Amino acid sequence: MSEADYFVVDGLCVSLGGKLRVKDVSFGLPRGCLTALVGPSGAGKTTLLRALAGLIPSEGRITAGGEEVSKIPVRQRARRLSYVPQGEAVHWPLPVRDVVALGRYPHGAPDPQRLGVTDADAVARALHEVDLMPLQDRRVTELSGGERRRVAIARALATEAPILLADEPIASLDPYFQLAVMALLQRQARAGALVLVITHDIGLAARFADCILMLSEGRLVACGPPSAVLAPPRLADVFSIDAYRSSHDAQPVLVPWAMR
Ligand SMILES: Nc1ncnc2c1ncn2[C@@H]1O[C@H](COP(=O)(O)OP(=O)(O)OP(=O)(O)O)[C@@H](O)[C@H]1O
Repeated sequence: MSEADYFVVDGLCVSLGGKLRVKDVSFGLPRGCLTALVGPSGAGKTTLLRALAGLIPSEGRITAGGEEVSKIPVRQRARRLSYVPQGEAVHWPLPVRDVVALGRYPHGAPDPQRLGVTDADAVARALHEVDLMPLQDRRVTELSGGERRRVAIARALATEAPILLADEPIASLDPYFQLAVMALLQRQARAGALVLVITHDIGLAARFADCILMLSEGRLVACGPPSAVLAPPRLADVFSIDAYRSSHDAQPVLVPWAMR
């Protein structure tokens, strides 16, 4: 950890169903950094992200900008930290624009139908970022899984929080939007946000992320630049795979290639 770190996690432990699922995890991340959280299924990635978002109880210490997150009043916390949950479940037939406007709720905009100029601008920017302007009047319940995923991302973007936590935001997206969303998250980071994204796509993680956190059986086994963390011995140990490696346009190419 260094003095530049904005988000600091120290000794985080999470128990679910009577078992320790996240085990003594510590790391620090600066703003302006896109970080990918990777690890095999069941490693504890979602559990860790939910604990970071304050959605489930945990032990240890989480600070953002020097303040202990659990002590920040809820609405203020929601302005500092936005969260894209896993999955596309939506139960209310609201228009896309209204769902995205819920991202402004922590800013005191409870009614999506009556937004002030600042809130309306933030919603419009978020819709534009994920190419949802043409669908803004459609009901979310009538969208495809990938389109709903983009609604969830836009809702989190609309909050304009300095910390964005996203659980598999590209999981159900087609290749075009996988690239578009990873590029968008990278732009958010370049603009000063701290973006932490869970993904199973280690190829896109290698290409877009500045930093990789690797979780295995609840433990953080590596934290650092993609070239170091996604090195062959670790992919073999943690994922039981070999990967094809190359480069294209001066960027790394990493393709899961064979089971070990
Ligand atoms: N509510 C719960 N009660 C009990 N056990 C749980 C609960 N939620 C998750 N678990 C268990 O905790 C472990 C970690 O789950 P988690 O969803 O965090 O894994 P993950 O790394 O995100 O997996 P995936 O990549 O498959 O989404 C798993 O063994 C899971 O079965």
